[in-house]
Amino acid sequence: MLKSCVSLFKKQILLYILLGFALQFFGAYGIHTFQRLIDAVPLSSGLGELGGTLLLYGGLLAVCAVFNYLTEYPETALPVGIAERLKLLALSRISRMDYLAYGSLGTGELIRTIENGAQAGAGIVYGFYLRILHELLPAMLFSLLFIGFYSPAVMLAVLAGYVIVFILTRLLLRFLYSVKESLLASQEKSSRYSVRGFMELVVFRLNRRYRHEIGKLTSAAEDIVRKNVRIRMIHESFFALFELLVILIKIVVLALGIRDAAAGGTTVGVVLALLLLIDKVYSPIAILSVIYVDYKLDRLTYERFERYLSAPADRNLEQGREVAELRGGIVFDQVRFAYGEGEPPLLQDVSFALPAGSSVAIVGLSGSGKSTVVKLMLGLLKKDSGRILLDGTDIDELRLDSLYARLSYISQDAPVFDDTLRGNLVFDEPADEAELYRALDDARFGEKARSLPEGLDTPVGERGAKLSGGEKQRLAFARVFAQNRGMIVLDEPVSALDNITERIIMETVLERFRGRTLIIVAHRLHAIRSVDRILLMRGGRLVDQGSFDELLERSEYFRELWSRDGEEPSVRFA
Ligand SMILES: Nc1ncnc2c1ncn2[C@@H]1O[C@H](COP(=O)(O)OP(=O)(O)OP(=O)(O)O)[C@@H](O)[C@H]1O
Repeated sequence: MLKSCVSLFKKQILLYILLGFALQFFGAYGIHTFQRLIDAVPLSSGLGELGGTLLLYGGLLAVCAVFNYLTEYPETALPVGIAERLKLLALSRISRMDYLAYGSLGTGELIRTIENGAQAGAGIVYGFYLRILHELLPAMLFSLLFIGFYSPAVMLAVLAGYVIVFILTRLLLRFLYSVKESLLASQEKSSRYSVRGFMELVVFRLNRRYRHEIGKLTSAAEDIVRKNVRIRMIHESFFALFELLVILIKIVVLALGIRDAAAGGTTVGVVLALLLLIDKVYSPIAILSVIYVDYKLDRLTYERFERYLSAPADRNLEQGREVAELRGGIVFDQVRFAYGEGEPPLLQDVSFALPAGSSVAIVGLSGSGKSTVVKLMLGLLKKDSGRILLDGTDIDELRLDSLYARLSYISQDAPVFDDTLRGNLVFDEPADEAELYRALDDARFGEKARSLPEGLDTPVGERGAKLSGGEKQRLAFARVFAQNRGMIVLDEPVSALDNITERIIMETVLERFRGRTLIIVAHRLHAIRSVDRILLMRGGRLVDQGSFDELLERSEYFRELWSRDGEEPSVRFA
């Protein structure tokens, strides 16, 4: 994923590296020119003679300033671009992910993992590899070359210094790394406590848990402060040691330089240039030690992100036979399904054949497998054995994406999403306003929509948080009416509606979609009295099927459901 992301930024990356090499070369060459200028002063007759060198020096400084400015472009575009692109890739993976695998991800954790992972991915590419190629490598290379030009002996001494720094860094990093890892764990713990406290006010307030939660968060916070301080002190001790080493080298170079200059073996300019180049040659090593720690931690975070998104893709979402027309004939033939490998099957030998254009209700107690049947029918879940045919074709051979263009589905949970009313009806598609209001009227939501100051452009909040449970369902119904497709699948769409609204909407649905395939999962039986066929589920098996009257006559279990429903029509049966 990181590689494919990087390949999108080839040009900026190349520009960034070239600018880095140019900057470091001109910088080192600038020091060399400065040395020539200083050493020429005692021998020259005045500014006129040195004018050319001075101009060259000024030019080099100016070029560095311009290149520094140009570097701002890749320096901003790359980290932001890579992180944003990784988030996009994450969404595109999720859009193709197997439904069951997606269900086990957990939203809060997923969002945090994607956000952290995208930042970590950018950190790995930009903060580590590119920083080395743009800054550290050319700085070391050109500084060493120019030092070698002045004094091969000093160059060898600097190289020996590198070895010492490298060994020191590795020792310190090992220690630092373990502290950072435990800091990360403490941060994750603290974030879990605070996020659940922020989000679940009612649960924690009414169970009087806040004081306890704050107590746990306090000790986590103290731990984080302690570990941060420790890391800082260890890190700084490395820099202090490092600074001592550089000071030592500089003093030795200065001492030897003074001795040689006194004997006429070298010049003040050369000694000055060497001191400046030594600073330049060692700072990349110091920086490397810092970014190496970050790199290691970023890798840890990024691997988590990759693991999360490596869940399998839905195998026939985008490949298979195109559904050009959907009449809606459905056959389940000996279908078996289990939610997990090695788990006992939830659905066992479920068989039924629904003619195209029929209205069908699936009923049964909570947990009997109704939604599972619907999700298998939609290709969201994949059967373990048996056959599922849609208009005579095995669902595994269909390109599901083309199937979804021809049906409407209201899911049991969160039937609306974070957008405006209009967005929830037609997403981004252009639509006639009058038609949208007609759909809202059919769903008994038109009056409410008209009363809102922003009308169709009113945001509904996350998962429709600004709407009541029943309003969410009515809005979802309005989407189904607005889409007006050939097959309609409604998974318990009326659970939050009052009896009168439920009856009116269900009558409209049955009337409006007469002749099209209509599948309704229902708890309240009086809502589906007039459907063509009812499938009766019990414990993952289809125990009977027939019209309402037929089932009432021959099925004791159905009569039991009906009597409870009839006794208390306003109470959800399950
Ligand atoms: N993603 C899942 N992973 C594991 N088990 C699941 C999953 N989804 C559902 N189940 C289990 O499968 C069983 C049937 O669930 P299903 O949603 O099909 O029932 P249902 O008849 O629609 O119930 P309800 O009327 O309460 O919506 C339940 O026992 C449920 O715990």
